[in-house]
Formats: sequence, structure tokens, C-alpha cells
Amino acid sequence: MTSEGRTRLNRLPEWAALGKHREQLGDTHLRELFAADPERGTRHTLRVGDLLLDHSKHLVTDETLTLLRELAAATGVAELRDAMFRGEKINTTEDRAVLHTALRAPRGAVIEVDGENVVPGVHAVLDKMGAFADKVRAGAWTGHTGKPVKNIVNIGIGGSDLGPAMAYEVLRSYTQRDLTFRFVSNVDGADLHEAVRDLDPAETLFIVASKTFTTIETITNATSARDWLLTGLGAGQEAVAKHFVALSTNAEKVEEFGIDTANMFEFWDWVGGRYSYDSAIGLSLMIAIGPERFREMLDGFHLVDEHFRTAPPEENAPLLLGLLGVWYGAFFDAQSHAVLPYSHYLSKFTAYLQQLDMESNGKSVDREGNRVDWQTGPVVWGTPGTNGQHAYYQLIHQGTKVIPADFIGFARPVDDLLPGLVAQHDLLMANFFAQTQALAFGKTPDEVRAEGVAEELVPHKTFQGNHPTTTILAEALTPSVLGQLIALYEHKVFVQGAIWNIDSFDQWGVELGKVLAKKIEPVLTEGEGAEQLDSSTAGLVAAYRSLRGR
Ligand SMILES: O=P(O)(O)OC[C@H]1O[C@H](O)[C@H](O)[C@@H](O)[C@@H]1O
Repeated sequence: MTSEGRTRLNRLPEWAALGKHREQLGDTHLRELFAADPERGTRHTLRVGDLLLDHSKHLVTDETLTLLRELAAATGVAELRDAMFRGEKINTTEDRAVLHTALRAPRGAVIEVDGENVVPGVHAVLDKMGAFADKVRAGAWTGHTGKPVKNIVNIGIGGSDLGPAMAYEVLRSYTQRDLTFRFVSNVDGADLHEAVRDLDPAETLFIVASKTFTTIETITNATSARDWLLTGLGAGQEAVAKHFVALSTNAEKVEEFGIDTANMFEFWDWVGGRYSYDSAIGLSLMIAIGPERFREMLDGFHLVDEHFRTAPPEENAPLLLGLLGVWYGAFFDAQSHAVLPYSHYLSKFTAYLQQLDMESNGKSVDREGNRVDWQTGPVVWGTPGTNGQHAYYQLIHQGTKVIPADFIGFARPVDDLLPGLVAQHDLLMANFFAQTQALAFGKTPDEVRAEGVAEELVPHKTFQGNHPTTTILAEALTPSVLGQLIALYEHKVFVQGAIWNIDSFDQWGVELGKVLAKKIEPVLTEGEGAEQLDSSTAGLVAAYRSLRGR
């Protein structure tokens, strides 16, 4: 499905209407919008599965939302969505279907790619993962020396690391505590070193996760891990089978590396790396939380998939979140988007979303290859909110930038929290609610004066407010809720890519650096070919070589 013949986004009458509307809105303050509509908070709250989404603290009126939905209609968001769910090859630059939604489709569903139903294959792999996970969890998967495996080290990078590493942290309270999990991604040897230094090779299982099985960082780390293992065991190649499994689409390369393809868990080219942790790439997570919890997570994903596919535009949460991002990028010149979870378990959540969003929508040509002249994906950033409050919130409150932010919080702390710590949860959540309130409504100079503040300090203590936020609240951070949250963001990213008319599913922008690194490596090691480098890089390489005593 291409978008040939589509009117350029900024030539659409719907775009012009939004521009005009933005001018009319001017500096309208959230204080005014709330004062004019006592029901605003409840009217602008959606419920999707277990998620409550309050979007009332956005710089929008009902008319804004109508105009944004008209833009979505004019840009064919629903048509592209349906094409994605049908398995059409909407990733045109790679000629691939985009079917992460099939990874969480129920057993009986029928989703075809090139005339073949992919759902049975998905469930066959899930079943195989389940049997393997159960075995490891029961201590029945033994290593070369007969000892049960207790340490699981996932080696992967990008989508083959961020998803399982993030989800493992999120669902830590559901993990089997007598197993140790580590995630190695960086080609800096320090990463693998720190991950394995205190482990017994006889009890260690490496999961090599790579869609392509050609990623240099992963293959390098996997090779070093194999050396570490075989040296530690004093064994030969025959020990690999019990200590290495692979998650990949590329059986040939897996075999070439020396991993028995019986120990390979497959996925498919219609799963993008950054959309893959609910595929075989989630094996480490499945071992940690068990197959049943993993399936609950998939059900959470599926619930939001169905919502996105079927909910009317007015109630469609991913559509709404996507449109709000388009609104701020285009008409408020917002450059970034903050995601601020009020849960320690979500500490890697924003890093995960960075790849999901920025690798998907960090593009500057449209699907026909023409340069876009509108903003595309924002810089996504953020860390757990309470820590951020004492670090960078100053800039969000009083800086000069427009930074739309998502606040994510939960009513209940995790079940196994030490009883003495449960009381802290209300304090955490008081901060959560206070921040979006302060951001929206600020503090006027008169309010500051009324507190008796010296006149010269009044401007410094004034909060302009009018900073837009979405609040996402759920009862508890369960596996299903995690699936719901991720699917929500996946589809939000989809909506934005559809409107901006970019291919959200390729990632050509990561290639050039890889090619250049391959050329530079021999210059570092052998010192040959430096004359082909630019003067800056040549100077830096020379300095590096000299510091290394070469
Ligand atoms: O899973 P792999 O094939 O090893 O790829 C790992 C990662 O590397 C690439 O450079 C891509 O930018 C990512 O989208 C991908 O997730």
C-alpha cells in the first residue's frame, strides 16, 4: 500500500483549518478552559482496558479535537491501520508486512501474509518457548556438567535488548527470584564483563537475540561469551548446545554460529525489531515471569490492538495521543515529548519508547521519497518522575520550551512490597497529581504576591502554567497492563507516521554509521587508510592510537 497521489500534508484544507484554529486559540490558558467547563476533566477522560487516560490538561478545545480527527480522516489513518492489520506490505521501503499485532492474536485468528495464515506459527513458537521456560524454571534444563541453569544472560541490542530488559524490570515482582537475569547489549567489553564476572559458567545460559543474526555487537558479544563459557568449563564446542539458545529469523546464521537450530526460537521478517519483545525475543522475560504471565501480557497487547482497530475516532486512545503529538509538533513547535512514569519499575520504559518512537518516526522523507516540510517524530525522553522533579522539571515548569508530557501512575504498589513501604505510595502519587496540576495551572504573579513575596522575586516565583500533559492511571502494573501500555504507544506512533506520511517501519538511518565503523576499525588496529579520513576524524584516530601506545 503506497500513498501515491496523496495531497501533501501541509497543502490539505484540514491542515490549513488547524493552522487558523491555532491562531484563534492564541494564548488561551488551561485556567480559562477549565473555568469555562466544570466537566472538562471527566469529559476528556477515556477508558481503555485497565487504563484511564485523562487528556483534559491539553491545549485543545472540542473544536481542536474535531479538526484533528478530520485531519486523520483526510490522511487515511484508518485505511492504513486496516491495511496493517490485514497483513499488507505497508513497510514499502523493505517490502514487508507489519504484523506485530499477529504476535498477540488469539490461537484461532486468521492473518495472512502472502496467502499464508501466520497465526498457527506464532502459537507454535509460543508453545515451544513455554515448554523451554517451564523447564528452566523447574531447574530441569541442565548445563554441560549436569548442573541446573540458574543464570540467564540475554545478549542482544536495540529491539533485541530494550524490550526484554525493560519488561523484566517492569515485571520484576512477578519474576522467579531464584534465577538471575542479565542483559548485555553494548559492544564495550565492560558490559559482558560485568554481567558474567560473578557467574558460574556451568549454571549459565546465554540467549542470543538477534533478528538478523548479523548485528556486529551481538555476534561479537556472543562469540566472547562462548569463549568465556568454554574456557570456564574447560570444554569443547559440544558444550555450546546446553548453554546457548538463539532467537532469530535467520536459521542459517544461527547454525553457522554453532547453535543447534533445535534450540532456536523463530520469528519473522514482518516483526520489526522495535516491535518484537512479544515474539521469541521475549524468551528471557518468559523464563522470568512464566508462560502464563507472558500470555496475560499478550492479552493486554491484544486488548488495545482491538481497541485501536474498532473504537470510533472520538474514543480511540492511540488515535487521540497520536493527534495530540501532531498538534504540538506542527502548531506549537514542540521538539520533544517527555514520558514520566511514577513507578520505579518503569525505569527503563522511556528508553524503550525512545527506540519505538524515534527509530520509527525519525524520518525526513515521505513514503514516496520526497522531503517533508513538516515536523516528524519528537525527541522522546524522561526518567521516573519523582527523580526528575529534583533534576530537570525546573525546565519543564519555567523554561522556554513546549514539552508535552505523559504521566503514568498506579493506584496500588506491587503486591510483595515490604509492608512498611506501602505507606510511601500515597506520597509518590501525591507528587504525581501535584505535578500535572502545577504544570497546567501554574501560579500567577498575584498569587505569588498574596503570599507576601518581595516584588523583585515575583517573576522568579511565578509559574506560567499551560504546560500540556496526559495522565495515564491504572490500578496496578500487571503483565496485562504493561502489554496495554506498550500497544498504546505502538499505535500512537503508527498514527503519527500515517499522518506525516512516512514509513514508520524501516530504519535506514542507522546504516551509515555501521558502514563507517567497519571502515574505521582497521585504521585503529592496523593504522592503514587514515589518509582517506577527513581531517577531524584522522586527528582523533591518531590521538586514540597514540593513547593506546600504537
Ligand atoms: O535484532 P538485530 O537484527 O540484532 O537488530 C538489532 C537492532 O539493530 C539495528 O541496528 C536496528 O536499528 C534495530 O532496529 C534493531 O533492533
